[in-house]
Amino acid sequence: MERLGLIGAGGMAATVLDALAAALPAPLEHLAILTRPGGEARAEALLRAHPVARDATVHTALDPFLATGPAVVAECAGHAAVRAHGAAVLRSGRDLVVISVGALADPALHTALEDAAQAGGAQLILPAGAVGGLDALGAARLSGLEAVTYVGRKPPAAWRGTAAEEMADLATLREATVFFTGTAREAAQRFPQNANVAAAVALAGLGFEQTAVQLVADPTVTRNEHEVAVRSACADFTIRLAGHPSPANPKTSLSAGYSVARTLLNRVARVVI
Ligand SMILES: NC(=O)C1=CN([C@@H]2O[C@H](COP(=O)(O)OP(=O)(O)OC[C@H]3O[C@@H](n4cnc5c(N)ncnc54)[C@H](O)[C@@H]3O)[C@@H](O)[C@H]2O)C=CC1
Ligand SMILES: O=C([O-])CC(=O)C(=O)O
Repeated sequence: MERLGLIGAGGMAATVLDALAAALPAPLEHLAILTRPGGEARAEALLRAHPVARDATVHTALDPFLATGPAVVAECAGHAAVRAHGAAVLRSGRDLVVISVGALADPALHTALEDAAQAGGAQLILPAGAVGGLDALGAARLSGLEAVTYVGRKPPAAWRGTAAEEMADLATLREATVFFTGTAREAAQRFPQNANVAAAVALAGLGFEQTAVQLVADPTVTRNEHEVAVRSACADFTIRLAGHPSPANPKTSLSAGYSVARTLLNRVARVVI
C-alpha cells in the first residue's frame, strides 16, 4: 500500500492516520485526501498532525484525487460521499473501503457499487467498523442463520442532531429509552451517522430486512455499546462491545477508525488475520 486515497478529514480519518503512523513498516509513498470544498484547511491540519506519507495532497474533486494513483481508497466521510464518489472510484479499478456501510441500504446505490466493482475489476470492502464478530457471523451464515439481532445503545448526546430527537426528549431522559425498533434497512437509512453497524451486521448475516434492530438512548452509559446476538445451525453467540467515543465526534466509536486501519494494514501484511 504505497499510495493511499482517503475520503474525509474528520475524527475517523484522524484515528486511521494515527493507527497507520504507528503500525506501517515504512511511510506511504503518497497520501491523497479528498474533502468537501471548504474543508481544505482541516485536511491540511490533519496531514500536518499525522505525517504518515513522504508526500501528501488535498483535493476537493475526484479526478485529480484519483490521478495521484492510489492503490486503494478508504472512505471515512459519510453516506453522501459514498453516493457521490463510490461507483467512480470502483469503476477506475481502485479497491474501495467503505465505512459508511449504511449507504448500501439504498438498493439502487448497492447495485450501482456492485456493478462498478465488476466493471473496474475492483473490490468493495466493508470493514466491521465499530462492531465485532462479523467473522463469526459470516461463517455461521454458511451453516444457516436462524436469527440475528442488533442493539445499539449510546448516551443521549450521541443521538443529538438525528431523527432520534423527534422520537425521544433527549435532554430530559432519566432512563434507557428504546426509540427505534425495526429492520436494519430502516435503521441505516434513518440514522446515517449512527447505524452503519446495523448495515454491516445485515450484510454479513441475514440481510437488511431480516436483521432486527433496536436503538437506545441511555443516560446511564458513557460508551457507545453494540450488541449482536446470533442463532445459527453451527453456533449461537452474543457479542457486546462498549466503544470509547471519538473525542472529535461522540456519535463515532474509536474502534471504527481502527477497523479501517486494520483493513488497510492487512493489504500489506504477509500474515492476514
Ligand atoms: N461502520 C461504522 O462502524 C461506522 C461508520 N461511521 C461512518 O463514518 C463517517 C465519518 O465519521 P466521522 O469521521 O466521525 O465524521 P466527521 O463528521 O468527524 O468527519 C466527516 C468528514 O468527511 C468529510 N466529508 C463529508 N462529506 C464529504 C463528501 N461528500 N466528500 C468528501 N468529504 C466529505 C467532512 O468534511 C469531514 O471531514 C460517518 O458519517 C459514518 O457514516 C461512523 C461510525 C461508525
Ligand atoms: O461508531 C459507532 O459507535 C457506531 C456508529 O456510529 C455507526 O454504526 O454508524
